[in-house]
Amino acid sequence: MTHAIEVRNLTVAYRSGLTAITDASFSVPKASVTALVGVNGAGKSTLFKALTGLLPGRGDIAILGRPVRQALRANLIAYVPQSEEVDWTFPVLVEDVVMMGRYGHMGFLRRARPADSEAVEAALARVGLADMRRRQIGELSGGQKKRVFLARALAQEAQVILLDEPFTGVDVQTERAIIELLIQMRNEGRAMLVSTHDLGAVPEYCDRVVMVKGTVLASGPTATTFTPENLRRAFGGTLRHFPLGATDLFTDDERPLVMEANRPRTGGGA
Ligand SMILES: Nc1ncnc2c1ncn2[C@@H]1O[C@H](COP(=O)(O)OP(=O)(O)OP(=O)(O)O)[C@@H](O)[C@H]1O
Repeated sequence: MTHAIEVRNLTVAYRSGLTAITDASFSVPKASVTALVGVNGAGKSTLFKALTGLLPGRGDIAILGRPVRQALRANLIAYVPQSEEVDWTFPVLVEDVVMMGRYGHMGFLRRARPADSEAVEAALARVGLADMRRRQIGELSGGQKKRVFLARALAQEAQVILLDEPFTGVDVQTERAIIELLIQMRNEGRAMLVSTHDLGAVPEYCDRVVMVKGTVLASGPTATTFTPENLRRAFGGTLRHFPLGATDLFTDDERPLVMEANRPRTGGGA
């Protein structure tokens, strides 16, 4: 069976000489939402960079059975960046950012056809930002900006979507909306790999988990992988553990904790 992502014996080093990932192996099936978890500096972003061809590595990476470069050329893979990676002062409209997702579908001159405009419109409607299409990207809230990049991945018709901390700095309602969208996208057959520090929510929407600490410590279905023992190996003493009734909840988030309904929420603003 062809997996959405198949990584075998991957080692990734920076030019500085630091080896951030050593001999990592894991796979992500199609039609799944997989959490990528680990402490700060564990190597999550490094893995994303390797999967999107930004950093070369030793070992094998296949995206839907193809090498990374081919997968990029075929528009199979999309990346939803962390907010800090984006220059928000760059004067560009929301709809222009989403249209970038269509570039791979256009010809050499990048002239948008009606199908491209329709795809942009549909993607913006799907993330609830149709009314904001003419706004400058820098004028949006943190949660709205995340949704713009999700819309870009949707417009691209990507089948494998990497999301780097999509819930950081977003309010509860937006987090719910993003989770709902991820579940819908999974039901359409796409695969999402989501790096997150909101461990409490992982069992709720992730079928699988990949645990990172300089390598992949464990990966597989949430029920058998997201265990206290593996969490201790991945997070050690940094893990906060909340025994609340029947379910144990975990977070490695350092932001203030707020209790809400039966689940802890980390504060931090929208
Ligand atoms: N551009 C770079 N050059 C050299 N080393 C880097 C670079 N980017 C990251 N690193 C190092 O690689 C290691 C893994 O970092 P990475 O950013 O992948 O972690 P992460 O799991 O994404 O962390 P976080 O949860 O803080 O986002 C760290 O030791 C980090 O200092």
